[in-house]
Amino acid sequence: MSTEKADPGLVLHHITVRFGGLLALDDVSLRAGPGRVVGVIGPNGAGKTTLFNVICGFVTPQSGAMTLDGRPFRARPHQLARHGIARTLQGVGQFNGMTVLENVQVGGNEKTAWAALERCEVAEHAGKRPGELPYAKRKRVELARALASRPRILMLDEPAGGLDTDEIRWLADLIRDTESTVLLVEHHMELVMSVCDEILVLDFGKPIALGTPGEIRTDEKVAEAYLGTAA
Ligand SMILES: Nc1ncnc2c1ncn2[C@@H]1O[C@H](COP(=O)(O)OP(=O)(O)OP(=O)(O)O)[C@@H](O)[C@H]1O
Repeated sequence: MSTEKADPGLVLHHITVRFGGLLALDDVSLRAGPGRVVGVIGPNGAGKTTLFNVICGFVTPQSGAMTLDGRPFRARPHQLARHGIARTLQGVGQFNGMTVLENVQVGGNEKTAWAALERCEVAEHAGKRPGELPYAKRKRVELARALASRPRILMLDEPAGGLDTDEIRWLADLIRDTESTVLLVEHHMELVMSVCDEILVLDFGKPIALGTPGEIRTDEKVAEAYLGTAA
């Protein structure tokens, strides 16, 4: 059996990241197989964004490695699309000097941009500036930008932030329907529990649990981590 078949998808092997004396990720391993939806949760400061930044090449780990389909993988932020990886940003992060369509085309070509705008039900706003749209629509534009590259791996960084219940339900359907592998960092537990196949829980950089939503819901260490830091 080839390595590719034995080890498909994106795999993180024992990733450790320090910022000075702070251990932001402590021996974190994770597999995101094709078509899976993998959640990464944890209290504030747990290391979720750092994990995304490692995958995207913004942060270089002190130790550990990544593989993509069994081959060594080290991303550079400007090469993500080449590897089939797209990431949405927390907030909306669009260029207001460009139209919605132009913003989404940054992630793909005109054809894939239109398809993504339609998928995200914002095609009617293609000619507007992002700043003219309400926040929820701008979040959809941000998703469309990521989808326009037809990513194998879609990294969603707090996509539910600032959205109401109906928008979150729409988002959940989109995540369930997409053929991409999804990596989801999110504080909205109902969304995470309803869409993820598996969930990694970080606490102060340490992986404290990895399992299905059902397993995570009943894990004592997870409850402790959240209760210990509840606002
Ligand atoms: N560039 C950096 N330099 C120094 N420390 C950093 C840096 N980036 C993150 N940290 C620290 O690393 C830890 C993990 O931060 P990270 O942003 O990954 O957590 P998070 O789980 O995404 O938190 P949140 O839910 O609040 O977004 C925090 O203590 C944070 O202050």
